[in-house]
Amino acid sequence: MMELINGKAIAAEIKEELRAQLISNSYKVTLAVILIGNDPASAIYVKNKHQSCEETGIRSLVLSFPESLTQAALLEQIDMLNQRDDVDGILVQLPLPEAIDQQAVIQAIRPDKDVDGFHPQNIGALSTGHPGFAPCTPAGIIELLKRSHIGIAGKECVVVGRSNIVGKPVAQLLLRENATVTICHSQTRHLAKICQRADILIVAIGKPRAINRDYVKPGAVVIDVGIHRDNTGKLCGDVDFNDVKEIVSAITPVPGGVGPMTISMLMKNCLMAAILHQLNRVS
Ligand SMILES: Nc1nc(=O)c2c([nH]1)NC[C@@H]1CN(c3ccc(C(=O)N[C@@H](CCC(=O)O)C(=O)O)cc3)C=[N+]21
Repeated sequence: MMELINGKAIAAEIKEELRAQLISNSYKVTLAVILIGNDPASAIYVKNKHQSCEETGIRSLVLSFPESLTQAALLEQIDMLNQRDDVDGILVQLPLPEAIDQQAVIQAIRPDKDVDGFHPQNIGALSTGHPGFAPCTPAGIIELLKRSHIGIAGKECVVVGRSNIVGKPVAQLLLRENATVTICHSQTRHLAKICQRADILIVAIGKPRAINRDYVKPGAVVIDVGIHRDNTGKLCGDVDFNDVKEIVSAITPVPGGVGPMTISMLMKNCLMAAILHQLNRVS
């Protein structure tokens, strides 16, 4: 029987655990989110983050700016948040307007407030196994596997996609969990054949329903990171769910799979940031 991995339920459980920790230690946690422009998808994600903060007991500040915000003005805002003692985590919602250099913005965020885990210092820490913030979507995938009792050590894991925010960091985390990891991308030859090796197939390519049963070994676990909205507003992933559902042992749905886990891991990183800041204030 195929197992549907309920990311929404697991994410809710994690938020409940975090809330209990927050209350029992009287932690005060604040996340500042910067949202630029009026991309409808970004607005939904930021709203979901804000709502999760409320559920978890985290104070959330949403700073909204018009598409015309200059890079200099954005860097000034980040600098102000970097210095504010009452702000633990900073998240600049991506994608940014064309005129703004994304890398300059990411590097401007204090690494100990970088709850996205996108700063080069946190990326470096991830690849050497040192303490730091892991990116939320990759961390959510590992947590989803662990809480679904799917072993990772020794497994053949194939990651499709090599982005800085999902493909590369999830490969690092899987490696840390002692998996054998293959990363595929747009230039990979014999993609279907390589994917068929996977005990755990992680798909983050950004193409609706691109992965069908030709890419999946019977009994494999499939994690779908993609999220697309068709013209009727219906959501789908990078995996053709209906085509593969009968042959997989477990699969994440879209919506209700990886997406909610991303947000719960953000909440977890915010709590970690707050604990760090509290420690640094008393010392
Ligand atoms: N600095 C930054 N950090 C991010 O973490 C970040 C970002 N920028 N830019 C965009 C991506 C995307 N992302 C998602 C978060 C939640 C859902 C989510 O809640 N998904 C719901 C459905 C939501 C819907 O209705 O669209 C689900 O899958 O069930 C999806 C995607 C975070 N991102």
